[in-house]
Amino acid sequence: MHTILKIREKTNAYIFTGTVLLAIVFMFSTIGSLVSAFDPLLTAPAIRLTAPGTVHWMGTDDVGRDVFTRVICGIRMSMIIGFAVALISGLVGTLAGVSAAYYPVTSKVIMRIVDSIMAFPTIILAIILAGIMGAGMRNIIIALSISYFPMIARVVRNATAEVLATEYVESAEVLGKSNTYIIFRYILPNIASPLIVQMTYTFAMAILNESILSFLGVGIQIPTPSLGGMASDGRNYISIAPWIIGFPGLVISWIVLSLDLLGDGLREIMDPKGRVAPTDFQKNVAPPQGADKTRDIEMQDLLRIENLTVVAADEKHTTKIVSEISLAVRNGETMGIIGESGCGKSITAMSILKLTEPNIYIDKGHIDWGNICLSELSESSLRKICGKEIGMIFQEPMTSLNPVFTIKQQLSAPIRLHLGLSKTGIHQRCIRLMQDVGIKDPEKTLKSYPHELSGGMCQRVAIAIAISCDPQLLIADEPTTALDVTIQAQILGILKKLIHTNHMALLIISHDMGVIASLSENITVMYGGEIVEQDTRDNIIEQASHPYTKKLIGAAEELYDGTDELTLVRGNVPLPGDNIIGCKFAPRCTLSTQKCHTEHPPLTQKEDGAGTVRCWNYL
Ligand SMILES: Nc1ncnc2c1ncn2[C@@H]1O[C@H](COP(=O)(O)OP(=O)(O)OP(=O)(O)O)[C@@H](O)[C@H]1O
Repeated sequence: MHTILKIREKTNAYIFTGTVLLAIVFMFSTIGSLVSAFDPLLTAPAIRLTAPGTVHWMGTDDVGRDVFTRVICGIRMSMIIGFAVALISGLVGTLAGVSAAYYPVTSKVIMRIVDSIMAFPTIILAIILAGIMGAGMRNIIIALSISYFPMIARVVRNATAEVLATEYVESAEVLGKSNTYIIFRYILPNIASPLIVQMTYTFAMAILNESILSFLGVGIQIPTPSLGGMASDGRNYISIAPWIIGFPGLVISWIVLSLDLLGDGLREIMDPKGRVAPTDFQKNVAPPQGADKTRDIEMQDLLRIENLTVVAADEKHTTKIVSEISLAVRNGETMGIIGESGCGKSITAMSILKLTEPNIYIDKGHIDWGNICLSELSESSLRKICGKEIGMIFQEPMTSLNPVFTIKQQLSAPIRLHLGLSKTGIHQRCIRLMQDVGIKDPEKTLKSYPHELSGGMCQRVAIAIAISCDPQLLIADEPTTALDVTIQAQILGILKKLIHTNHMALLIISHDMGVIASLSENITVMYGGEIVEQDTRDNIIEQASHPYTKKLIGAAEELYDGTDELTLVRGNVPLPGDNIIGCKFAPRCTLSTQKCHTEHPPLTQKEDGAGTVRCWNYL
């Protein structure tokens, strides 16, 4: 089974097991208090140290009190303390963390206080505080809350700082939204996940520490039953009446274990950092069967296209559409393919997942995914990779969504198919994905049909669908072309954020150098169905070698500078069947020589060795 699925199953199992274990303790405590016939405080020296039996199920303690009844009461006491500490430290920690991130002036003061408190080991601080304030439930809650709120404050401060750096908060500020509005509508909902996870751990730790404090005599005072206090009482009788310390100890371990499991599961599912982890695993994922292991492939390369030639066939002719295309995209890397309309960008991208029309097929070369040769894979094997390991978004958001299904139906489909989550799991994931692509009202949008949404919203949904199964590679074919300029910027922002947070590789196709340059680390320039230049983004932007690349950059610069008259490249991209002997760009190139018109230039390594270029003038 795929490693990612195993991790998800493990996560769900953690949450399920933790919840079930916790529910058992609750039931035990509730039913126990109904069936127990004894007073937890009533001493009966005559029956002291009675072993567990049919009357006293967990025996009696050193003064003859029923251990079962006291354990039941102790559970309630521990739960109240744990819950109160989690709640108070959660509230104070959130207030401190948000203030520290939001208001730089207060940040220093708050973080100094937090750092000073955190300099003490938590339990030592709790013991000191409980010792100063005196024993009792209220003081234990205060002491533990003071000890635990700094941890929450730190988590909240970092999470808030991350949210503050996002573009949607920036745009809210530009729109004049008040700080209070931004905190309640933008920050708190976005930091809820790490906050809840941290509070679950605090709950568990508070129960454990209450037991330690009571055990040390600075916690709940005799004769009030508490799990730690009972364990403390029992330590003197461990050899003759082990049940006095054994049963409360067992219950403490049970509660802490269940909260720990719950916290672990929640962290994996909710913590944004946790979302990165699967991709790290994906990097090492074993390739599915059917792989061609004999081919010499750098394992780092996720996608490798080598000498790809794609042809279109009709009854009489076979025409080359793209020829000798080679490119590689590594884990977490971004590659942009640029060229005018008709250069063969889409055919190259569509060929990866065999999404081209039936008359178009790969004639030569191969496309490798890890060490799987995609071009030789059967349709059914390819579908298993499609959507799960490789996601794709298209130019027309409206047409890429099915008009007869709600957004939720369309978003759930790949999650159900590839990840096999439960109904609740699918819903939670849908909500999270909607939030990831900046949709503010996920519940409402999930119930909508595509025609009820704007083009920009549809494209966000299309991105959410494409990334729904945490693909390692996202192919985006002109994702912003059909959108207006402001929406284009938002979509590019979302893609940028997703690549970063999900550690996803991107193969983006566009005719706009601005789009390509803003997202890609490496750029492939295509013209007339072939690569004319390939290099890093910086080399291309700063020192392009091919005249066509220079023209594309020049056009983009003029466009962004707002120049009225663009320096157009005169002429048209050659059609696939056109019989051009020399360089395909020569008819439009101001630098062309006789040789450019008569001899086809090869793709040559550049002098610095980083990139390649197809131009006689360069040689
Ligand atoms: N089914 C087909 N049969 C024959 N030729 C086709 C077919 N589909 C596309 N072509 C041709 O292949 C060439 C490359 O098309 P492709 O769609 O890859 O270009 P592109 O660079 O992506 O441009 P665009 O921005 O228009 O999508 C074009 O000249 C196009 O006319």
